[in-house]
Amino acid sequence: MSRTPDRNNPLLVRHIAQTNLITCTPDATAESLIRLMADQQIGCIVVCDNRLPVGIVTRRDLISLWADQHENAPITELMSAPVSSVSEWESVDEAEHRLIAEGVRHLVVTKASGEACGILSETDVVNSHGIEHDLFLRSVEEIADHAPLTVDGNSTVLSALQKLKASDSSALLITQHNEVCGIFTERDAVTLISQNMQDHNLSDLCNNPLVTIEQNLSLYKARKVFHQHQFQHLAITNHEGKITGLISYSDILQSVESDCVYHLRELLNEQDRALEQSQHSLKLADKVIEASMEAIVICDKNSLILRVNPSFTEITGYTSEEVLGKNPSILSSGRHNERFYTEMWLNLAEQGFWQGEIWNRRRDGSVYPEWLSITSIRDDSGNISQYAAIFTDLTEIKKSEARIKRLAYFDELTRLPNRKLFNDRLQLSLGYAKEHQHRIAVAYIDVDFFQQINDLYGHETGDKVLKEVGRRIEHELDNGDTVARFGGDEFNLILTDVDNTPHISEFLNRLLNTVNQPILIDDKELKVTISIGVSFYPTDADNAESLLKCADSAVHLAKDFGRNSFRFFSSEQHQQIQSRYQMGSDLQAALDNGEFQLYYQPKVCLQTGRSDSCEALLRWLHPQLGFISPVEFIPLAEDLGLINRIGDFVIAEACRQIAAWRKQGAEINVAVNVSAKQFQQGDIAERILATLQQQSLPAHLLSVELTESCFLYCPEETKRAINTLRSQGIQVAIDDFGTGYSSLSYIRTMELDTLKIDRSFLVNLGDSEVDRAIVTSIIEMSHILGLKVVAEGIEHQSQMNILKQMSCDQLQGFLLARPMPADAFINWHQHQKA
Ligand SMILES: Nc1nc2c(ncn2[C@@H]2O[C@@H]3COP(=O)(O)O[C@H]4[C@@H](O)[C@H](n5cnc6c(=O)[nH]c(N)nc65)O[C@@H]4COP(=O)(O)O[C@H]3[C@H]2O)c(=O)[nH]1
Repeated sequence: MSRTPDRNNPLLVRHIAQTNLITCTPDATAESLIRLMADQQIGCIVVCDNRLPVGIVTRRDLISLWADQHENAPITELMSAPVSSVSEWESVDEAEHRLIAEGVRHLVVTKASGEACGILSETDVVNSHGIEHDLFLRSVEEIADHAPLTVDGNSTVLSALQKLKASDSSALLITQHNEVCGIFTERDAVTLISQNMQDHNLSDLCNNPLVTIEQNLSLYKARKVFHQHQFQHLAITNHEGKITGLISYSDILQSVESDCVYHLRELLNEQDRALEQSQHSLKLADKVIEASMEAIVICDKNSLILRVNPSFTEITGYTSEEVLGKNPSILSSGRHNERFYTEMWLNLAEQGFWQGEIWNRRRDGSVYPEWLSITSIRDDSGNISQYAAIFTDLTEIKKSEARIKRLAYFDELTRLPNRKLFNDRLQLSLGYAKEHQHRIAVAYIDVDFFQQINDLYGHETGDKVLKEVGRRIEHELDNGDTVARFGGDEFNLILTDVDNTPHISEFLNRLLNTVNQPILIDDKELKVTISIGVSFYPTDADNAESLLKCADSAVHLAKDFGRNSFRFFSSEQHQQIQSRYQMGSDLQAALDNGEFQLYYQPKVCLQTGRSDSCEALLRWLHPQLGFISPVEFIPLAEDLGLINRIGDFVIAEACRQIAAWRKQGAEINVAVNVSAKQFQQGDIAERILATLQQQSLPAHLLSVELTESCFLYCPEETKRAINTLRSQGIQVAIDDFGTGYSSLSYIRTMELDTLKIDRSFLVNLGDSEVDRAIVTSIIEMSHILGLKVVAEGIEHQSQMNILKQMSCDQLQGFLLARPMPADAFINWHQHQKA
């Protein structure tokens, strides 16, 4: 009977066991048993005491007895005991385990009462596996005994018995004159013993025909032959018909049996390993669940929570005690509609899996996003037995996503749109304006003197100023308009409602005024102004890039106009700006090309009428444009950051000239102009002194002129530089006095030598009493403070006369001499001497 695994209807021992059981009592004799075996043609007898099996005697046991001639030995000595038994109701699987575990080849089958009712051999079990397939695959040759024992036909039965016992074989080939003539099997032995024929010669008795089978036939075929002839043994022959071995029926079964047993053992070992593995896996899974950073929830088939892990508690705030036995819907945020959940359950039912983003609610009521994966777990019958859900809190990820998005489109400092978003919006606005024939404006806003704010108060304050300026601008905008920050102190606007120009001027004035209001930062009240340049679509340009360029040009106009103002782009002014740009790039090359030269303008002492000092004035002779005034290029050089290189040239050239004149015997004091930007450098005094030293000049031959703006933009550096220069004997003059940041306080706090009254106070000296009063006061005040006074820009004799009366110390102006090249100056100087 072959079997296929069926959990519900397992094959039982009683289905395959041999039930034609022959039993005997423990007091039976060996002789009676050998007769019984011979008569019944059976291989074993079960010894029962009071119907209960106590031992088992096999054909081989009895043959051994007669081989040793101990045939009178009691059965109890001979039998194998105790017997391994198995209930007839036990499954064949279980019996099979027992056969292997106990290492026996037979089990006595018992009834519930314990009474023996059959015998189950390994062969029966093997046969139950359905061995046909295996038999087909093997040939006789594979398992045959290729060196079978032989016994001479002239030997006695007894010696054959002894040979059988000694070799533990079940058959011997009988030979006569070295030719196989028959076979002697265990069954023959039992028959001959029962007939008491041990002393007879084999050749007389064993006339069994020897059935042969070809060695290359399959075992399946061999088994058929066995069944056909009811033999226990067959001789095998090669292709020439020569007998080459012996094969027994039990050999066939055993070959399959051993394979089966081997496979079964493997199976059992595998089961053990799998069990061990699964226990290990379970432990591991347990640890993983506990340690997982993701929240894990396991529910039964009714969706009631069976288990949660610590991460679940961490994310949701619910402890496991609070949720066990509850439905996960306690986490529901209410943000998803009925359909959402219906689809989720449908997916789980159909595909066994659902994954997606879901909003849930924590124990404290806060709602959070999570990434959830649910898997339905099915039992062996395919029914859903559990659900496992894993989720991660997406709150932080969402925050970072939002931040990344914000960074991509917004300025981090002011939170205003950045250049990218501005450009996107400008493209949109332009598209709309083109379609509906509207006008739009782009404005470019620059915070005036922002660098100074940074330098004076630090970057933190600078950042706060930018934030506040951005906030104020944004506050003034209409819906649909945009303010963006591109970086630094630049803001940009898109204004969409600009069909009416007075209206936009009004708006821009309002903007200037709003930004101009004091800004309070850390108890400091700052005043900030902005310059605005505006361009229009479609009049100035029809694309985003050109509109921005035009607005940028216009902001330069606003700055030139004096800042704190707005300017509309005009192509004429744009031209100017273009040429300014051109001049900027030419200025870069001017130094290298030697296009700069110093002119010298004398300063004359009013008392003596003599001059022993002058002012060095820079001249740029442009190769194409000719002479360019310092009034034009000095501010440009300051803007372009070139003033330090130019300033260094002036100082070096002035010192070189002083030294050259000195060599000619003329000791002339030369004053050089130093701009506020040069003072900002911080080491201007040291650089001047170093240059002086290079020419080995005494300090009294050099003077420095600076304007009032230095006190405004870099008072600390200016003060330090003045002190250093004066301590070394270099004189310091304040230039253009009265035009700029006219605070008398710096005159009080700064150590100065000379004050130069600006030309604008002197032009109308003859006509204006006010100017006369101012100049008189300046001179008197200066003298009181110990300062020498120089009046500059003197063109008329009348001016000179008045200034003489006022006791002004020195004069400078066209009346006396124009600025001139070094050669001309020294001529003039020597001439006045003569
Ligand atoms: N109308 C009139 N003007 C007179 C008269 N006498 C002298 N001037 C002019 O007045 C300016 C005096 O120079 P500043 O006040 O220092 O004003 C200077 C100075 O601030 C700046 N500058 C000139 N050279 C340098 C320099 O080497 N470095 C720096 N940083 N600035 C310089 O450029 C300004 C203009 O220089 P310049 O064009 O050379 O103009 C000079 C000079 O030519 C007069 O009687 N009438």
